[in-house]
Amino acid sequence: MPQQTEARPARQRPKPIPLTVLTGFLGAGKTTLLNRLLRDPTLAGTAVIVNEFGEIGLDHLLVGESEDGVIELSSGCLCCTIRGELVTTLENLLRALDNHRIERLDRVVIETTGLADPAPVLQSVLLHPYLSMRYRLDGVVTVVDAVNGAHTLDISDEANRQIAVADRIVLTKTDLDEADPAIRDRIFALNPGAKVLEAGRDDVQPADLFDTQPFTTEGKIADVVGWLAAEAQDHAGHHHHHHDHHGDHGHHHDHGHDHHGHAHPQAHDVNRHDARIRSFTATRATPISRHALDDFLDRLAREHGPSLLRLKGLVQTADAPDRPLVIQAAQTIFHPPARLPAWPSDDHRSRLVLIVRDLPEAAERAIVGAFSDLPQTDTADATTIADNPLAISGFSGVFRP
Ligand SMILES: Nc1nc2c(ncn2[C@@H]2O[C@H](COP(=O)(O)OP(=O)(O)OP(=O)(O)O)[C@@H](O)[C@H]2O)c(=O)[nH]1
Repeated sequence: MPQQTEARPARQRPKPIPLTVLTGFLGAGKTTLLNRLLRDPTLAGTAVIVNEFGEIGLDHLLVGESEDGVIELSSGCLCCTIRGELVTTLENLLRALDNHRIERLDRVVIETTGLADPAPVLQSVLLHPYLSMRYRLDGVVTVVDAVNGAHTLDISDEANRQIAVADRIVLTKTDLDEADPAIRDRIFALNPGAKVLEAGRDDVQPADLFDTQPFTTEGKIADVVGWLAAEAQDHAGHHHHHHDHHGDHGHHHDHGHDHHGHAHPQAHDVNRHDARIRSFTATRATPISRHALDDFLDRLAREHGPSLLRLKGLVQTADAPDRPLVIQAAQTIFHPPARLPAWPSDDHRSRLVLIVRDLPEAAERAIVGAFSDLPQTDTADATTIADNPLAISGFSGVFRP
């Protein structure tokens, strides 16, 4: 006789949706990897939840705000201030699916900020009575920059945790001369079991990272179990953050963009992780001479290189004001700037978002001031030379170095 009563609940319960947490320190290459993977048709029903640190989200401009399936959480850190927002977003996605407002939801990828501790993010799902039924933690993918990786591990606890909890690790920037092969030993010490892939060489595909095996603490260093347990306790209502070294819960909720996604410049102390890390923005409304911009970035790297964790920018240059220049730096690496074909929104102001560590506030103000004072065209430079008492007397021609 067919066992109807037993068959029914199995039919009614929807299959859990695989959920992947994509993490990795600031500028490691998370967005680059994800954008490439998302072009693969096998990832067509994927919802991506992104979360940015710093008061101005530039990623939604760079990725394209209306890109299907990309949901940007308000600025702040996923593992602290906006954890509730993550839970709500995951619930809303299920509701949209159940009400047929979205046709499919085959997978969810959460891209955390570079500074996030993944443990609280994982526990938000694993310990939630409803979410844990409807989602299945597929795994943690951690992106590690082969150039900056070792220094990052020296300065950031979170970076160590990101590697320790990973199921898969993707090494980026191995194509650069400065790539340090010893990073593999550091990774192995933190996580002997994770498979390490190279973004460039291994041509990483969705099947390498997704649906490999369900998330498990097995094979991971003992600390991982401890971190997750500490978060479980936290989740149960103990207002104790295991890594809140400063005992300060006064996170500043200065979300630097309003709820329409409009950015406005504002500096703030952001997080509980490390009071030495701050983010700020430099903006200006007029185009910049390309030459002056290059000088400015050179000076920034020279004078403040060690403090500069991350820089992202959209800049209007005088030579091509309709095609903004995308500036990217991660610690010591200044990536080659790229031109966008057009401005992604009506706001054509140049803006740089900087995330710095141990940078005095006076230096921060000087950077903001210098950026807004940069000359618009190279004519200003020529005038300076003509006015220079050391200039050859009678020389009035255009200066060409
Ligand atoms: N040469 C090289 N550059 C890379 C590689 N992966 C990423 N990049 C560059 O690194 C910079 C930062 O990459 P993103 O993908 O924005 O890094 P992210 O981890 O998403 O950064 P945040 O979200 O700000 O933490 C960009 O300029 C990328 O083009 C790589 O394998 N090789």
